[in-house]
Amino acid sequence: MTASPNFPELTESPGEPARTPQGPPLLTAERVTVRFGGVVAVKDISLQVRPGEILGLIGPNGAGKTTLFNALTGFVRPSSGRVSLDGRDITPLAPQVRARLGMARTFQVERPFEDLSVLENVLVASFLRHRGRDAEDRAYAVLERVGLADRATQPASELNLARRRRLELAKALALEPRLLFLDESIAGLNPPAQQEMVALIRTLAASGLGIVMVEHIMHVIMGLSDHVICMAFGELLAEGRPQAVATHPDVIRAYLGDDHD
Ligand SMILES: Nc1ncnc2c1ncn2[C@@H]1O[C@H](COP(=O)(O)OP(=O)(O)OP(=O)(O)O)[C@@H](O)[C@H]1O
Repeated sequence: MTASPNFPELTESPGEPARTPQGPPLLTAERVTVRFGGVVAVKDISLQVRPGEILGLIGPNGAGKTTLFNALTGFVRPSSGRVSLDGRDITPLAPQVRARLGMARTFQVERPFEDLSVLENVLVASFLRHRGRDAEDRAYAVLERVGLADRATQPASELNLARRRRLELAKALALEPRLLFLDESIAGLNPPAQQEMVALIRTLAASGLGIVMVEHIMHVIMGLSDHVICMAFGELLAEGRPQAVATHPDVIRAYLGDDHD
């Protein structure tokens, strides 16, 4: 997560107006703090994600987005604070246990099994939920959902970047999550591929998945998110509807520096 945001894009928020998903939260984080030695990478961050809600995490480089993402998904243990799923404390649980409970993530750098086919890659995840023919049918259905069914027999190593990103997403979806964590799924794609991924993410949220995404492309995250959290130096800088966060003076200052006043 190193790209610099193109600030003028911040206030362009094309796409659908933000929705207000209802119902009890799937995911709750309460005052999560992560320290690495003397560095406080995440300080006192609280958030909630409801079914069908897209939460966007933004902030300048080094703000703590990745660390918070890792704390939510179990790849980093918070120094203090609590993460709950459906009201159950999952703070001490390992990522694979969280996956069984319905949390799946993608990785910024895709890691397919290069020598396996596209379908086999998804099957590896699908077998964690189902057996035999059922696992295969479901893996194939996931490939259809992400538009990779016609590539099912192709080795993963032959996919271009946009398709590798879709495969990464398919592997996460094969775990049949209720909460999906997307780590820069769109950065680096060309504009048509970006649009396809945006449409796919909207469809997933509309089907009831809760989504947390870290993304550096501002117009994308602002257009997709229902709720945005902006961090700087590990702390919450602003949160709310995309447009309110994009025009928040502290957010503008964090991206452009104090000289902009
Ligand atoms: N494993 C670690 N050990 C020590 N410090 C770390 C570690 N991981 C992150 N940090 C520090 O924590 C702070 C937050 O980093 P983090 O990668 O979470 O930010 P980020 O917002 O994701 O940044 P970027 O957008 O550049 O990826 C930084 O000061 C970083 O150097």
